Amino acid sequence: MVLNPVLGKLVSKRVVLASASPRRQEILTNVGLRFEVVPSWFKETLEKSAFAAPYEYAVETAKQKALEVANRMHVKHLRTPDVVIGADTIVTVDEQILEKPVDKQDAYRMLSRLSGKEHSVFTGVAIIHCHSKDNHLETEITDFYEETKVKFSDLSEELLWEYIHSGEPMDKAGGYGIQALGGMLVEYVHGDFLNVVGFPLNHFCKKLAELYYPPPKHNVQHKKYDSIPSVDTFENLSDGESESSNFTEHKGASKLDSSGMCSSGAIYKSESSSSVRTGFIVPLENQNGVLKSAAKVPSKILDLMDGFRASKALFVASKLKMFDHLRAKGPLKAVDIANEVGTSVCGTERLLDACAALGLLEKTPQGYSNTDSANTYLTSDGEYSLHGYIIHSNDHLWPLFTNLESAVKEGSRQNHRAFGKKEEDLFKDYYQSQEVKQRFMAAMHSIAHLTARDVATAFDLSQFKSACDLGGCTGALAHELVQIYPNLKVTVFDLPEVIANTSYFQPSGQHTAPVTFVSGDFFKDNLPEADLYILSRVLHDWPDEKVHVLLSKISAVCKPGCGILLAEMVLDDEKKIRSTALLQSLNMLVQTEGKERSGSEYQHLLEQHGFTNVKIRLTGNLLDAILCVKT
Ligand SMILES: O=c1[nH]cc([C@@H]2O[C@H](COP(=O)(O)OP(=O)(O)OP(=O)(O)O)[C@@H](O)[C@H]2O)c(=O)[nH]1
Repeated sequence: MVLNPVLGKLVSKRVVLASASPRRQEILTNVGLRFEVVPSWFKETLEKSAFAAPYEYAVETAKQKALEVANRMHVKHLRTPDVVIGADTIVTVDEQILEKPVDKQDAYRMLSRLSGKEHSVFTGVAIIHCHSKDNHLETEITDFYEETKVKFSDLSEELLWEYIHSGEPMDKAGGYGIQALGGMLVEYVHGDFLNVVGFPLNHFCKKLAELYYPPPKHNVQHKKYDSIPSVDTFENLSDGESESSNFTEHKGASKLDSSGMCSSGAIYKSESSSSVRTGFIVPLENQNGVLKSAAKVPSKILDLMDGFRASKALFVASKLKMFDHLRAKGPLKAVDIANEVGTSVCGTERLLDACAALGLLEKTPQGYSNTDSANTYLTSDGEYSLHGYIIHSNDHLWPLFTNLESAVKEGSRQNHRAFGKKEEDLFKDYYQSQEVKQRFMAAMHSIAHLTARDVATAFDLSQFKSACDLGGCTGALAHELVQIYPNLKVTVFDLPEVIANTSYFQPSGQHTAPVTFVSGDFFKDNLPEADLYILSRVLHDWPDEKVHVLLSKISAVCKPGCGILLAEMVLDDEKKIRSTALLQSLNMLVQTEGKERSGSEYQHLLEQHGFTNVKIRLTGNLLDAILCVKT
């Protein structure tokens, strides 16, 4: 059984796991799935007696968890995911459904019920495929459940309480974790072990196989998949916005003739056109209609090898403002765009084809046109334009990243190698010239604007009457905050050279209270008074010593009840899951003395300055939010 081709179907999709369960995250990460985690806010309160069988309850709960996230992301983030996965695990014994214990007594009741008996563990799973059509969310729901039978030994009172006091039962269905200490209570397991842990991986892969590899109609041999197919047919598969798929050349020496027939006799079809990787050729069927097995393809590694090519294609198309031209005049042929932007026709055609294959453009006989995402994110004045950050990535981060090897060897920033001079002060690099400063501000504005709503609504901030956004740059977050909390007055505090250049970025025609801009250096000058201090993408710029300086300064002016709101990419505590944030930490290595930190690292830093009740929200967007209060 080869798992990769099935999970490979999800490679080019935005996959969201609608679950806070670290076990589910680990199970899916371990098999190489790349996904965002957006915990569901759906409360597990469905009326159990309304369901004929316990598994129906688990499936419905899983479905509601996933739907809540799909809807929230669609409405709140304007970032409709492609696939949302939800799951719910329950234990049933003596016709009773057990979920997570609410306290130790509850855990005791559950575990003493399970003692010496066989029980069932059901996990319901929902896989929701999402599409945004005319701004409405359309969903296709696939659900299933898996049952595993588990028998416990007889448990003595002493053992029970020792186990409960370990703390392990509290966040686990039925009050035990089979993967850890709870494994010692188990006499046997019949069925999928991972199902008990919280996610039936095998059944999940089979479901994906059913969805993505519908059996060939004319071949009874393949009507039903009892195992996950080891070849990749890509039939009936849509991998994003563009659905066309092309015949192409085999990677090896064999060439296709005009019928798409390879010289070896097998028919080859390329991966769907919008997938990130190109040239992945897979056999369909030989003349007898029997699937021929493909050579194993390390698709994840190939994707990573090609990643820089895809990034650079995006950067160049953005830099040449091709998305702007296409929005204004598309569909356009390559020759027309080449004329507009002053580039070669052959080079432009290849770039546009690559962008279309990457799902950024649509290619039709009329020419190339923008996808909805390109209009929203890639045009220079799109509603959530990332153009500023893309140009910053091309002009500033790319040269720095070419020196990653030196950064890793030396453990320090590489600005001197990339740009030929060494500035002691990080921001002097950015503010050395008007052009670089504006590019940097546009980049920061892109991310701040894209994430502002999620950061502003991650917590209820209505108890705060005044806020000061330290290093708040163009005020994108400040403007969002005053819209959401009309009673809040927000001051943006940033370096004089930044404040002098903010006017270009101000929203027009807003009827909300204005945002005030004050210039100063938060390390050197007095901080404006406020109930809430905001540090968005600030602490990650600095090493711990500087973070302490800043936090102690804030703590000194904070009265009890005042708070700090951090917006950062939060790493998981083990630093092994959140690849975007971990790559961002490398990004900090090549250009700053700072780093990304985990939730517990932030908590520790904040608590040392008297900020407690530290709450962390993973928003599902690029920045997460942390709120704490001075006690
Ligand atoms: O042996 C084990 N059994 C169960 C678990 C963990 O228990 C929970 C089950 O709870 P639920 O399905 O409601 O999921 P949550 O953790 O609340 O996360 P959601 O955000 O998805 O609701 C689950 O975490 C299992 O992993 C275990 O660890 N071992």
